[in-house]
Amino acid sequence: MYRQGWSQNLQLMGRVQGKGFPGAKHRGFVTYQEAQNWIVSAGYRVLSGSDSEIEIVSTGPAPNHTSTERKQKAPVYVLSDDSDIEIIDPPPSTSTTMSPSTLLNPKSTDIVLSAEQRGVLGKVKRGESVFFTGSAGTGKSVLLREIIRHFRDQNIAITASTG
Ligand SMILES: Nc1ncnc2c1ncn2[C@@H]1O[C@H](COP(=O)(O)OP(=O)(O)OP(=O)(O)O)[C@@H](O)[C@H]1O
Repeated sequence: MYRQGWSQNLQLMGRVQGKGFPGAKHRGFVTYQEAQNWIVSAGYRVLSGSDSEIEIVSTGPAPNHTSTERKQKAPVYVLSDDSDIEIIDPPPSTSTTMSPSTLLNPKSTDIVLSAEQRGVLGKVKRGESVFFTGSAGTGKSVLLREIIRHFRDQNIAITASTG
């Protein structure tokens, strides 16, 4: 997944695994094109269609390009504040003695995606380009982890802006 135009500083995490997925490789790029070239040369599979430039997942500030440009490249999904997230297990309290790895590695069985989250995951599985965003705490990171989990056995690259 890439971001384009959000920042000139792109960071690629090969076969990532973000939080909770050990063994991620980190690599920095100055431009999107540089990152894309590397991804292709390294043999990673790009999830988006050949004419689509990006798979965008937002957990940060809005991209620089206009909403019109963005619409042409990928649909935008906004996880709403009142989404039907079901908290099966309450989030671990920071006052407990849980290790960082436990905090960052919730068991997949703890997560039951909301309808909104499932909708986005389904589109990504079908190879659609997706941009999703939402207010703090609406489940973007959880969804991203589930997306990564789904593709973890495949040779994929995940990128994220550092800016
Ligand atoms: N489908 C789900 N089932 C259970 N818990 C969930 C689910 N989605 C999100 N949560 C919980 O809701 C909380 C917020 O989720 P998350 O960190 O993914 O939000 P976020 O949108 O990435 O937030 P931020 O923008 O602040 O980084 C976390 O405690 C997470 O475990």
